[in-house]
Amino acid sequence: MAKPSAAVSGKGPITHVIFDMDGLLLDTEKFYTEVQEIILARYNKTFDWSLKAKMMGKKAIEAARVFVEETGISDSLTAEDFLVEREAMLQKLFPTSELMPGASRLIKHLHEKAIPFCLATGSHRRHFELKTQSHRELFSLMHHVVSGDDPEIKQGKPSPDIFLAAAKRFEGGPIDPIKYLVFEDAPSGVHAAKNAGMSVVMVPDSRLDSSFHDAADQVLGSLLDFNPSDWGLPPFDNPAS
Ligand SMILES: O=P(O)(O)OC[C@H](O)CO
Ligand SMILES: [Mg+2]
Repeated sequence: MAKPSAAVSGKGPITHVIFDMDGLLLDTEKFYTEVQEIILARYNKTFDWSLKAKMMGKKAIEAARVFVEETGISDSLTAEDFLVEREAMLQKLFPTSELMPGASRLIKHLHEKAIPFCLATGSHRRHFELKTQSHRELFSLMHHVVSGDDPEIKQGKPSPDIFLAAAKRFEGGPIDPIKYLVFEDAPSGVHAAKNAGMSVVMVPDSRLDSSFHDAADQVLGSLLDFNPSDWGLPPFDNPAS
């Protein structure tokens, strides 16, 4: 599944890394899917991956509008009421969030090699806190965290707002977006990174249609497959186990 690396196709070396969270570092997209399936079942409708692809990575209200409009239930359930309804269910699930394979290894590696990195999630700050409550030590290694409710983020992914804000908050970070490497799982996030002028490694769910891979510079089956040398980053000291 791996596409030839962008480093091979002539991109400059990377100095800073920006991570997405849901579906990339944390296995949390399944919670959204589960809750949305439950809500749609009430309307005798099923949730599928073409709708998932349009929602994932977006700010909550933007994803909610897509949900009620695309499923044709907006006359019965507003986007705002959908968010209220799913909130109670999500709040129970988020504290059980688990890391995606290779997430811990990559974060610790970048930290050890003194490569600056941060988090840019469309998720609300209070959800970030719930999702990461069992992974505090690892997420504390982020230089900073930008969440979807940050006042500087006027529009969610695929707008570049969140990645441009994330880049700006590295003190002394490069102005040139080509120095930043973004890790994303969602089509909207890949487009946001490209709209910011950055390079992007996509680690998509295998159920996502492969046509969504085309916009990424590199596509991996798992973070365990990432080769830092492809991007001019220091190599792992040990192979993935
Ligand atoms: O993938 P993230 O971390 O930008 O989060 C976005 C939403 O919360 C879930 O799709
Ligand atoms: Mg994501």
